Amino acid sequence: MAVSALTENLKNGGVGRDIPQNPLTREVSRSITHQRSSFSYSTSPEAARHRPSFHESGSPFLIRTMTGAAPKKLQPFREQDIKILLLENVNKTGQDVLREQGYQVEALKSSLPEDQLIEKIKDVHVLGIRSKTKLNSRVLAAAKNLIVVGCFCIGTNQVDLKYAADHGICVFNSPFSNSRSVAELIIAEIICLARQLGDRSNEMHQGIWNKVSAKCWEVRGKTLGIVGYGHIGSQLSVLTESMGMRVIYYDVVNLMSMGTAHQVSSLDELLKGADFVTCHVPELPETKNMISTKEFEQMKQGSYLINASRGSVVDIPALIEAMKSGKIAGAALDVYPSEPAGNGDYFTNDLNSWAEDLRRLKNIILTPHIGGSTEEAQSAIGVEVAESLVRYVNEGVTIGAVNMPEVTLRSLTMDEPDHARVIFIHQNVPGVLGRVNKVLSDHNVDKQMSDSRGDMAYMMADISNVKQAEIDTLYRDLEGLKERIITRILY
Ligand SMILES: NC(=O)c1ccc[n+]([C@@H]2O[C@H](COP(=O)([O-])OP(=O)(O)OC[C@H]3O[C@@H](n4cnc5c(N)ncnc54)[C@H](O)[C@@H]3O)[C@@H](O)[C@H]2O)c1
Ligand SMILES: O=C(O)[C@H](O)COP(=O)(O)O
Repeated sequence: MAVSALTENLKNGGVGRDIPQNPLTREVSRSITHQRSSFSYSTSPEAARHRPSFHESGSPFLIRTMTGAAPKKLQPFREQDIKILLLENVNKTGQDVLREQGYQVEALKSSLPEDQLIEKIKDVHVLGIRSKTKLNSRVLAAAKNLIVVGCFCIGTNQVDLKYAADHGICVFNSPFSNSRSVAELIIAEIICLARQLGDRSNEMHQGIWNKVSAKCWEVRGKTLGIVGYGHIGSQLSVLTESMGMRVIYYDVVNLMSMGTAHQVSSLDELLKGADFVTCHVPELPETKNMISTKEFEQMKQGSYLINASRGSVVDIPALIEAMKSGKIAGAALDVYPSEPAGNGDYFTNDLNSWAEDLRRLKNIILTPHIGGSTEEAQSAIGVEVAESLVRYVNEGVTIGAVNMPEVTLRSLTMDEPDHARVIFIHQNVPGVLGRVNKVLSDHNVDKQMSDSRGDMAYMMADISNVKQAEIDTLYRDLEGLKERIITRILY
């Protein structure tokens, strides 16, 4: 958008806050010929779920800067205006991908308490988190400029995905890059529990030689019951079969068995048949306390329980009772109902009334949510999620998004001058596309894709023969549509 047009727009109470008062920007804006780019999104007050206007939010209106030499790839705006906050020690690989784009990247080692988080994300455009940072509606509502969240992990239960989608905030994750790491941890735990390795090791650390074979077992020939046969569960199935275990699994979906594993039709059936039960389901209302007193009663005498999914899945006081009674011979927990923001003191009764009881149990392996914490997994996740963020910010591509329809068009090239990429995130109601296309009808729509998910929809169109001055009108007309959630024009 040209400076003059934007200023005019602002005077009219329009969408932008202010153009960066940067001589370079002004000079560049004047000198742009065919390689133009702008990034804009804003909101109107009509519908409650719309984002507040730029005016209120104080978001910068981002204008692409051309530095003379043609860029390698068409970039849609001034990259250095994009503010990114990364929490929870996102791997350097991910930070590097984002910094290479020229974005402003701030990376913190831990998560933040809610009020500090709200303060900190007021003006960020992109937020990167892992499993600890809770992005509820209160937090998201405070993030006026946020357009995208990257979960540098598998789970997305920490984000209010519906609220985010309804407010035009796209969410990405890494669906499987740490699955192998988790599966390998479970293998280690199965053997450690069967042989009581944790206890023997602790005893030796205390100077005690305690050579026993009673209730120590080989895993060969034993039955593993996998609850949730997704990326991790199915990987585990293959690995454990190769150790001579028999595998049964329970999943709400009918799934192809790996090897000779066998899907059972109910959780009860799995619990009754397994020597080891391991949970790999997402955090959902249906999986809350999925393993509690009744389920422990159904399990075999002297069986084992492993949970590296989410802390809400296993009822810990019920587990303590089942272990005290001897029904459950051992357990491994990697996840807990409440987990701390960073490293330090945690496992005391101050935070969890059952912590001391749990720590006193025999043959229980307690780990601090390290299932996905390997160099390989973190490095791969860093690149994967950061690249999704770059594609979304620069080109509006939602492939891999967990809360929006997947929409993409091939990238614009330098051979396509005077093009604009229009992104229109809107409420999914009848007639809206007709109105959008009426706005676009003065231009040649080279390509267009639209898809919906629930209440919201995402439209992407590349239009050609767009003069810079026309962008303003286009933007304003789209912003004027009452169904609009966010409009972005990348050109
Ligand atoms: N400890 C860690 O560090 C760590 C690392 C990665 C993932 N996780 C957790 O593990 C979970 C599983 O990971 P994944 O990659 O295998 O996920 P996934 O989505 O590939 O698989 C989950 C499976 O659970 C099934 N499922 C859902 N609800 C169910 C129910 N009520 N009963 C039975 N099955 C049900 C699904 O159909 C799916 O097949 C993640 O959601 C995440 O919370 C933890
Ligand atoms: O969801 C996940 O991928 C795991 O729970 C790992 O989370 P983390 O990245 O916070 O360790």
